[in-house]
Amino acid sequence: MMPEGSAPAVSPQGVLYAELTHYINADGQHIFSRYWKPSGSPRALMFIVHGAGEHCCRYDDLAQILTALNFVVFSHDHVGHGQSEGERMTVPDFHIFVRDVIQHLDLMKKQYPGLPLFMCGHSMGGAIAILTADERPDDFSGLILISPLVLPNPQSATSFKVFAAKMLNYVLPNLSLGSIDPNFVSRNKKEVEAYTSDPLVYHGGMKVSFGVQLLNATSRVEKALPHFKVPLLLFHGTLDKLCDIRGSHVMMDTIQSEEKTLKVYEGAFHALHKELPEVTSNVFQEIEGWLQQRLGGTGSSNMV
Ligand SMILES: O=C1N[C@]2(CO1)C[C@H](C(=O)N1CCC(COc3ccc(F)cc3Cl)CC1)C2
Repeated sequence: MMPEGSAPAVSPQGVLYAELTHYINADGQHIFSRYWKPSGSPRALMFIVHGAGEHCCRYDDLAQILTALNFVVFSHDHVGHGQSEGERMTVPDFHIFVRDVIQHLDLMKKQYPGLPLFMCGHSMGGAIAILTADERPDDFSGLILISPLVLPNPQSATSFKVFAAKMLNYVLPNLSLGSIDPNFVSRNKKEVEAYTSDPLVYHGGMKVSFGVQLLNATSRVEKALPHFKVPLLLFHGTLDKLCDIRGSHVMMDTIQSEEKTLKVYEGAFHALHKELPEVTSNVFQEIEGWLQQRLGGTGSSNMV
């Protein structure tokens, strides 16, 4: 029975959390979580970090590729996103996203002790993944980033707009900066349609307060890069209008990782895992090959 006076917890879509896989974060919020299990015996763990306004169920295709490699794949909807609690696309401090990821990683490491742990982050999820790896530098066997948020888009974050956003944050934090243009997400019209019609995607405007948290994230990422040393596989499209490709070049030039690869896709837009078929199939192939190399290797760099 529920304790006196408290209604059962339901998701923003009205589903009882008792019927959803979830965990409770440090603020007592229900975080919707997803698990994709391999048929064979698990070889490694992969945590997928979704981006701003979207949700973890958009990563089913990628998760299937990974379970075929005998990865246990897991993810969750960040607070204020998808089927998790919290005001839509709102966060008091960007670090809350990182804190919740670390809590989930610790839960899974207890369930699968000793398995190598990887993370794959897209866009804002890339910034969360970089900051998580910065906090737990020895926990990861590798990091995969698909058009990560490292530098803000130069148009949306000119020094005047950054200054204006920080000032506005004090007086009108809920003012809308406008919503993400679905046509910038991908050149693949089917994927744009899927994004636009997905009820779990937030299509409202981005609040000034959330934009300021994203700016906080990019400056924290910039400070973390010089001591980032996890093996890295990085992807970016040359026509990405949501996260500047320069950020991936800055990352490649700044990090200490011995193993680092950047794959650039000419003419591609932002969500490379949901781009034109030839792009997305190549991205998935590269991910498979890179992970096999990481796992198959005896760990010595001078493989013969
Ligand atoms: O498949 C996908 N990909 C998605 C959606 O669906 C794209 C979205 C995602 O995470 N970003 C795209 C937008 C970008 C805006 O950035 C800012 C805006 C105002 C500001 F003041 C400072 C910044 Cl940095 C952040 C990163 C996830």
